[in-house]
Order: sequence, then C-alpha cells, then structure tokens
Amino acid sequence: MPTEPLSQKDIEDRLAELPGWSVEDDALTRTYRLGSHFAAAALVMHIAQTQEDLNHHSNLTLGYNTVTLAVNTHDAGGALTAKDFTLAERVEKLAAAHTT
Ligand SMILES: C[C@H](O)[C@H](O)[C@H]1CNC2=NC(N)=NC(=O)C2=N1
Repeated sequence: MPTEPLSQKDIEDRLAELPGWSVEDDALTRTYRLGSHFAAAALVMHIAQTQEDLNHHSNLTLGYNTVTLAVNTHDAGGALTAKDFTLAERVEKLAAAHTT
C-alpha cells in the first residue's frame, strides 16, 4: 500500500466516513469506552493482533475502561497515509463486537 502523505481534503473526506475519529497532534485518533477494565484490555489484544496483521501500529493506551488509539505513518515522516485509515476502518469493524 502506498505511503504517500494524504492531502488535507483526502483526510477530511476519509474522516467523514469514520465517526468518532479525529486528527489530534498529527495523529488519527479514537477513544473507545468499554463496560469494564477487562473488556477494554480484551479490545487492546484484538487491536494488537490486527495491527500485527497489517504491520501498522498505533500508540495504544489502556485506561480504566477506555482504549485510545493514535496513529500516523512513521515511514512517511509522521504524515497521515492510507495505511492509517485502513487500520482505523479495520478497528471500527472489530470494535463493534466489543462494544455492543
Ligand atoms: C519495519 C516495519 O515493517 C515498519 O517499521 C512498519 C511497522 N509499523 C508501522 N507503524 C506505523 N504507524 N507506521 C509505520 O511506518 C510502520 N512501519
């Protein structure tokens, strides 16, 4: 997958398809709130597996009952690329099973 930096318009268009995600400090970011600490930890493990599958890794933070991801593309000097949005889309899909 290409690691060219996305334009501001590309970023805005893609964000429009990802409710709950935003760009904070140059990283694509989302926080999930779970029903317990253990449920949040289980989501972290599922996200970690997906990140390994994609070979694309966010900064992943486990709180009491929250999971926060912040990701950009190191190979593109910290810019946002399609890889970041692919990860976000995959995480949105898998998180649905943890948050219903
Ligand atoms: C060598 C390894 O494939 C690269 O360092 C991968 C690993 N995970 C990565 N994760 C992120 N967020 N950006 C990268 O550029 C990246 N590159």
